[in-house]
Formats: sequence, structure tokens, C-alpha cells
Amino acid sequence: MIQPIIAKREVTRHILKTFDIHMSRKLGQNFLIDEGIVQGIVAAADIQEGETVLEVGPGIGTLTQGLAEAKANVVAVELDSRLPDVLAKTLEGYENVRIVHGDILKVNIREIVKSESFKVVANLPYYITTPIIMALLEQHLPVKKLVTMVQKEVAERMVAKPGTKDYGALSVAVQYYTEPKIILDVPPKSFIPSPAVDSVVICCDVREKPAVDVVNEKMFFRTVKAGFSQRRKTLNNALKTMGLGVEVVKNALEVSGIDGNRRGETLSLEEFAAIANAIKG
Ligand SMILES: C[S@@+](CC[C@H](N)C(=O)[O-])C[C@H]1O[C@@H](n2cnc3c(N)ncnc32)[C@H](O)[C@@H]1O
Repeated sequence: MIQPIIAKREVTRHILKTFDIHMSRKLGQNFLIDEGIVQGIVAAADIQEGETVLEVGPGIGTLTQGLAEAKANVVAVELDSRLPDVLAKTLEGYENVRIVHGDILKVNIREIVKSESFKVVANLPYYITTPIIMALLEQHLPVKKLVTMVQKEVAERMVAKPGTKDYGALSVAVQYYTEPKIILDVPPKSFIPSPAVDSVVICCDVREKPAVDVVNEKMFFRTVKAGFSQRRKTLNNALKTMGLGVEVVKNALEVSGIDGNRRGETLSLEEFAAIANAIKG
């Protein structure tokens, strides 16, 4: 069965009306109605025929359809229990789509996706963008690339460099695992309903190995978290929140050659790694 293109205002409205779906703000539901943006996301994902794509939050299947048309093997995880039935209809005839009803932060992604390598493509629910991105990165899943629609301010934090106002723990984590690049500006009118914020598509190519060598990843992220815990504090004080002794902190700063009077937000990934690697005890 040939389906109409969902990424259009009238088609989306018709589907919502037919299935009597009132969109949920709580679930971050802003559905894409701009076919050009769907095509831009699909192109950025650089889909090869038959490759596996995990989509987070397919909604009524707008982006899913673009991915299916590009011949990806799509696994789409949707939390809203009303939508699997809708998706069964809107995506009827696409044999290469599997819908899973669940919470992306709770499901076992490895088990669901069952692929040795995959890409993540999504128009993310904005109320949990950061937890989703962090969960996808921290689990060391075999993800090659993430192409996601996010709120513009979040994307700016993801690509921020040391010493800028947007630089924080999210910047370090994303840049540690990936090479992020903002590729598309998306105005509010590209969605129903229009969100109150600007959006962008960000493409994160997952690195073959992390950007810096760390002895202990947990310690690296503990150091980063402490470094940004109190933005106005010097490292001498901020690192105390790690629960380490004064001497341990002093020694780590000395060994890594980093001035304890500096602030965490000025540190590069290499410098955070140097401190973390020097912490003993
Ligand atoms: C911004 S909408 C995107 C919908 C569709 N992909 C599109 O582009 O039009 C986000 C979707 O994520 C779903 N969602 C929200 N929280 C979720 C979660 N924890 N796990 C999976 N899906 C979730 C929402 O129900 C919604 O369908």
C-alpha cells in the first residue's frame, strides 16, 4: 500500500483527527510537518540500504517514513501507548519498520536493536534530551552516528568550547565520545504545535576511541562534574566536592601541572583527563 507523505500539515492534522489523538505536551510531542527537514535529517544520517537505525519517539511516523523510504532497517521506540496502533496504519506496508512500545530510558537497547552497529536518528522529546543523549553515549552501544533534532540552546552546549558560557559537563561528555556538528536550523513553524524555542539538527559522529586517554572513565566524569559543580569556584575548591582529601586534590593538580586557581569552565578535555589521571587514593 502506498502511503501519503506524513510530513505535511494537512496530512498530520488528518491523522490526528482520524485517530482522535490530542497531542501531549508532557511527552514533548511536537510533530514535524516539513518534508524538507525530514529529507535533510535522512540525508545527514547517510543511510545505506539495510542498515539499522534506532529512532527515539516516532510519534505518528513522520521521520520513520523518511527512514523507511531510504531503505533503513528501522527500530522505533515510542512511549505513548496510543501511538503503536496509529503507526501500524500510517506505516502500513513498510516491512522494514519495527515499533517497540517503551521508554527509551528504560528499555534494553542492545536487546531491542539486535545489531552489531547502528545509527540513532530522532526528533527528540525536549523534556529529556540530555538524559537520552547521555544514556545513548554512556552505555557504549555500537552506535556510529547520532542525528537528532534538539533545542538550539542544547545543541550550542553540545558543541561549546572551553571558556565560553555554554561550555559545561554536557559539552565535555558529547565531545569526549563524538564529533558534534550543527547542520540545520529548524524554525518553530516546522512542527505542530510550534514549540516556544528554536530547534536545530545536530550530527554527532561517534569517535572510534574517545577524544582523550583516560585511565578510569568514572573518575574522569566525576572530575568533570566536580569541575562544573560551582561555576564561580576555583578548581582548588570545586574539586573538594568529589569527597577527596585536600592533599589528594593538591597533588593531582601539581602532577597534572594545572593551576588550582583556574575555574573548571576554562579546562579542555585534555586538562580534565590529566587531573583525573593524576588522582590517587
Ligand atoms: C518531538 S516528538 C517527535 C515525533 C516524530 N518523530 C516527529 O518527528 O514528528 C517526540 C516523540 O517522543 C515520544 N517520547 C517522549 N518520551 C519518550 C520516551 N521516554 N521514550 C520514547 N519515546 C518518547 C513522544 O511521545 C513523541 O512521539
